[in-house]
Amino acid sequence: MAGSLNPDRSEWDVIVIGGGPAGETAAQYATRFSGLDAVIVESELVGGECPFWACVPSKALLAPVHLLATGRDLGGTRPLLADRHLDVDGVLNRRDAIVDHFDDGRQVERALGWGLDVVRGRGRVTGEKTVTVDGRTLRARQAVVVAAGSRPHTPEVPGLREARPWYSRDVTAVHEVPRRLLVLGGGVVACEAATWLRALGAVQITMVERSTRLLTDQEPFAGTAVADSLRASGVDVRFGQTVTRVERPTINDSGVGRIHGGPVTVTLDSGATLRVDEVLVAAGRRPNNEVLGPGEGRPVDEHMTVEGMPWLYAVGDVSGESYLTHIGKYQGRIAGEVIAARAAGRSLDEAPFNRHTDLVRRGAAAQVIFTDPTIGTSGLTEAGARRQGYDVETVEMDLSQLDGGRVLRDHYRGRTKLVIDRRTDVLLGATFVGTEIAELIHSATVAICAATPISALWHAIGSFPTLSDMWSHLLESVDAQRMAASRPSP
Ligand SMILES: Cc1cc2nc3c(=O)[nH]c(=O)nc-3n(C[C@H](O)[C@H](O)[C@H](O)COP(=O)(O)OP(=O)(O)OC[C@H]3O[C@@H](n4cnc5c(N)ncnc54)[C@H](O)[C@@H]3O)c2cc1C
Ligand SMILES: NC(=O)c1ccc[n+]([C@@H]2O[C@H](COP(=O)([O-])OP(=O)(O)OC[C@H]3O[C@@H](n4cnc5c(N)ncnc54)[C@H](O)[C@@H]3O)[C@@H](O)[C@H]2O)c1
Repeated sequence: MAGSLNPDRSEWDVIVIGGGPAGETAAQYATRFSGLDAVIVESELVGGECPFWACVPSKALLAPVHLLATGRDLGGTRPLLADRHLDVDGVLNRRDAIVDHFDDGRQVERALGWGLDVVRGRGRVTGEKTVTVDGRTLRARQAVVVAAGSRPHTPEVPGLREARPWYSRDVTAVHEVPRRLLVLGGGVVACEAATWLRALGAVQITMVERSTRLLTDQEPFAGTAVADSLRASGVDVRFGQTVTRVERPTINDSGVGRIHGGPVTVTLDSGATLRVDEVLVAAGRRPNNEVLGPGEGRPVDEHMTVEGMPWLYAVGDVSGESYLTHIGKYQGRIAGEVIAARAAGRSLDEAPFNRHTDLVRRGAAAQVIFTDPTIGTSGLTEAGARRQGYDVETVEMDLSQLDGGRVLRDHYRGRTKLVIDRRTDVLLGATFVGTEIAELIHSATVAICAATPISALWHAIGSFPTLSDMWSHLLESVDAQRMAASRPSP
């Protein structure tokens, strides 16, 4: 039976606070074969950050940028595109269509179609199985799931908040492209946003990252490739620096994606000052875990349950485990399956690939960063694996001479690395850098998740001439390394 929007009732089996990818999925999985009913409490748009303000608009903005970059690097299309620019209105209109002009009708219909109720309002856990939504009390018979997402972090810099800077929502919903932009941070949001804003007409972008490289969670060569590419496109990337003061005398209430006032003067710790039209704060995110009420600050176990509160679950960004849609949905599936099992009085499954345990937190998360070149990562980096105590073997390959890459671009730039556990001879991690590697990273995720031995991967042959052909070359290099290591020294 279809669910209802804002029904006049106050008790369900399951209450989910937050209708983003993680919350929607948890509600769907808790109810789909269990006979339980559930409500999603949502204060903004059902669907959450991802389809309206994050993943989907950012990738919609980047798709034409990548196509243009590839076309400019191919004999035959280069003369057509060399001095041509993007049709900015066309790109922004396409983005607006892809985000359904901020109408969550499709997502609400989908939730109601799954039999879920939807209540619009701001919820918070206020007691055991109790949620307060704008003064109204709702009770859950079985479980409460908090899927309230995260918010951008603002570093404590004098004048920064007062200057009303841009955050990620302003760049994904961009309407006015600033001519001169300072980007605070050099992580994923900063690198992707600088890529599309530069292509859409920002003439001066200065990126200030306090550490010594971009994308610090990834293999160092990934950040180097993106820094080289951003610099080649004219972005001024500065490492080991931060912002110490921000001054903006005139503020406008212009709205999301529009320039928020007059010129901004930014002082760096190097002593340099910059005058820009806008500042983008892309310095990480923090979970909205105040929504957990009495559960705030408690760890979330591998069944997505808040420690010591077996009726309370946290999934997605709010869990603090990762800030990725696909991982949030995976956690939602786990929480939903756990809730259904516990409600039916079944004990949790302990088989190796059971559906009640978050196995990805042990190291198999994948991510694609849609820069040029694109970064695809799965599992652990070498440094991450060593931190976890693994004895690792690594192999790396430059992709510029791979036929699968040479046919895609005249100057294909790419690099790949595998991290292998010496003790078990299985893959722990992979990083692929290059044009069109986004779809390919899943091959590594499957190998890592299934703990496929390297000896078996040797028989998984990629087609020629595609980028998948790199697998055979990488495994040949593993063979060569091992032969060299086993040969007695002269
Ligand atoms: C610019 C940008 C680009 C990104 N690109 C990618 C990408 O390409 N791939 C990827 O995997 N991830 C990407 N991410 C991360 C991704 O958007 C998040 O990991 C994902 O949206 C998290 O899902 P969630 O359900 O946990 O939270 P959200 O999507 O944030 O949803 C939480 C929901 O809870 C609601 N809510 C919050 N508090 C309350 C309350 N008190 N009461 C009721 N409702 C409440 C919010 O309104 C929201 O709708 C990106 C993030 C950003 C900022
Ligand atoms: N394609 C994707 O998967 C995608 C895209 C966008 C965002 N996301 C997710 O969103 C999350 C947030 O992204 P983000 O880029 O905001 O955070 P991030 O954690 O990736 O990067 C933040 C960067 O800001 C730097 N920084 C912090 N404070 C600073 C300061 N005071 N001065 C200078 N530099 C400073 C940090 O050193 C770090 O490099 C990420 O964890 C990511 O998983 C994913």
